[in-house]
Amino acid sequence: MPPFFSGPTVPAILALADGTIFKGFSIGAAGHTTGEVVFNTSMTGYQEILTDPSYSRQMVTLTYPHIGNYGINPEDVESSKVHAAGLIIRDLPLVASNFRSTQTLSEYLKAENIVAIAGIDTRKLTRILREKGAQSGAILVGTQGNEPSESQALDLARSFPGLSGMDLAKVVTVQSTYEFTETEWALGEGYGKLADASPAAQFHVVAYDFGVKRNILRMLTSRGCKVTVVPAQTSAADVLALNPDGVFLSNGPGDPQPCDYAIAAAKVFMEKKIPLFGICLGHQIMGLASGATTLKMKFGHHGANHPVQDLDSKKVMITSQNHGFAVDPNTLPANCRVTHVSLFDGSLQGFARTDTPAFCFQGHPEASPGPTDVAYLFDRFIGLMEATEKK
Ligand SMILES: NC(=O)CC[C@H](N)C(=O)O
Repeated sequence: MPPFFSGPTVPAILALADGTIFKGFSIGAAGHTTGEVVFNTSMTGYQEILTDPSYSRQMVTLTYPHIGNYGINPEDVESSKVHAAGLIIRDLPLVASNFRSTQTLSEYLKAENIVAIAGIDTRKLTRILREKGAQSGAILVGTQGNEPSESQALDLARSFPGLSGMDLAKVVTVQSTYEFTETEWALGEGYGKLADASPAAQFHVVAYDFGVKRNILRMLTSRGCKVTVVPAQTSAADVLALNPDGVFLSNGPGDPQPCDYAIAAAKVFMEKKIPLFGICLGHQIMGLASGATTLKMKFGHHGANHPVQDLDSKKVMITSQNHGFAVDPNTLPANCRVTHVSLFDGSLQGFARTDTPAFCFQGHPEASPGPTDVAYLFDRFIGLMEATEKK
């Protein structure tokens, strides 16, 4: 019996494309799932991670061993559903202890139809992913008393083609344009700010939804922006017709390279010198629109403890990260100035255009989950809109 779990368990298997098999037990839906297996080093924030649309087609293992200990609540989601393709953990604690908890993690995973496995050696799994790189995998759930087939699990793992070349932004995006109205303090007392503290809107921001996280939109509305969210494939002309003060390019899943519609739109905004801010996939799209290339990283950055240096202030910040692709800094043209680098591996974390009011960040300044050290980038975007005269 795995530790910290009592009662009958249903056996499950995690298979990696390299042939490794892990045996554990199911804590979610029945059936099977496939995807790219990645590890995340955040110690809290499993709800935000599961509902981050950027995890679409990825199965996440968390290096922190106890996952589920504070349960699930309706406030901490980053989108309307679980996007991760599966969850892989060490221990599911018996008690979900938090005054906000309304459901256990296991109940939630079942309700969301997410296949998940517990009771496996996540430390060993992480070492494999770190040494060999992120790879395709599958979770196959058996039935009570019946182990699932290892060869079937392996076949499923090898059937996932990997994320390179996959355009998932247009899959997870919103279907139609809407105005986002929640603020950071909309959740009310107990969250540090008063519910009526929302400032009157001063700027109109059109936000591309490539799989946007809610806290990004909250951080914009909380800084006095009216935020219109548009589907991923909205043309630059349609966005300009909304008369924005600034345009925001969101995070999102998959490979940025096939997102030709978004790259084309970003080029237009930069040509027209519209204030532009990109986060994560949005940063990669700005890189491609500027003429740089992107590459697939070995195991990516997924965690809430990544040191990044701001090259202007020389400050080192602890940041939240979730990406498996990156802009190759060697391909950045002369009109792009590097502003941030990762102190883990020296990879590019941010750049600004020198010829148009546009800048971007590879990590997650909205910090959901994670530290708020990089929140000043939202203020920088407001500053760009203030400084740019609307035509
Ligand atoms: N969080 C994101 O926006 C991720 C961007 C991209 N899908 C990547 O993996 O690099």
